[in-house]
Amino acid sequence: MSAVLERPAPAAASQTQPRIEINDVSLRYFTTAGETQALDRISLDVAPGEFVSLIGQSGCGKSTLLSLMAGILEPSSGEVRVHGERVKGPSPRVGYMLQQDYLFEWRSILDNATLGAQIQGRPMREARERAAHLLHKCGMGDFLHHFPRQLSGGMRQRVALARTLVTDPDVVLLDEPFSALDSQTRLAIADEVVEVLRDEGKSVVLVTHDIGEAIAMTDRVVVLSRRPGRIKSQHLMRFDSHGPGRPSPFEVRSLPEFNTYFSLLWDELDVHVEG
Ligand SMILES: Nc1ncnc2c1ncn2[C@@H]1O[C@H](COP(=O)(O)OP(=O)(O)OP(=O)(O)O)[C@@H](O)[C@H]1O
Repeated sequence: MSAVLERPAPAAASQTQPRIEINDVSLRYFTTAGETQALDRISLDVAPGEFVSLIGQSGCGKSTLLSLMAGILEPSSGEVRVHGERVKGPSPRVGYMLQQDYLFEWRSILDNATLGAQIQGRPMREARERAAHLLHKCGMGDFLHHFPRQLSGGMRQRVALARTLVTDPDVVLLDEPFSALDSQTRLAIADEVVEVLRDEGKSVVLVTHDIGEAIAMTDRVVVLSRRPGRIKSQHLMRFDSHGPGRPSPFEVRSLPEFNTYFSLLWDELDVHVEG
């Protein structure tokens, strides 16, 4: 069943250099109101092609950790490496997909999907070809010349995924990417997104408040403690009852292991409802 891991089993097992290495990272925010220690001595590796999720109570530092991987924040101590190189700022090797899709309403779907490539000064003809290919893969092939206002929330997130992938990052960071969607759309899109990301060979770090989403979508679930965020435990998701091959997120939800992992992670989160 669940394997509680000592660091860093998956990367060591794969015998390849991790895509992401987080070594003894702490982060403190300084504001006029004072100092907040958001993260305390986090060490975590993500292997090539591995999908990892971060869960923990609100304010435990999940988004802060993603921002460090994205190079938007610098650690107060410790270091973050992507492909062995120390992260010193945003890099084309790392793609970031957020809860809000931030599509530009005045650009067509195809032009939205090529935005990152345009900002990076890449050849636009190739970028448009890759964007069209990705939009087809994401089920948006019939909407290349539509505009964002003509799309549903789920369709907009598919476009956001294509835009994230157009520059071919090695690592994709997902910060609660489906939390604005209704529950049925969430289930459907999780399957599609995982399929596209696995097919593209990406390493993925997902931040979510949804335990079920973490179990269904990722290979390893990392539980952070309350602030300051520390790694409380890590759990490999294994679905032996499914037979060979990784079940899709939708299939995972009907397997017996799903409920076992859910109970385990719920206990780990130690959620208390005030009052
Ligand atoms: N720019 C900032 N300046 C000061 N403190 C901040 C800043 N950003 C986050 N924090 C604080 O750092 C801590 C971690 O925040 P973070 O957003 O990373 O947590 P989180 O786990 O992603 O929360 P949530 O689940 O609610 O999104 C919180 O206490 C938050 O108030």
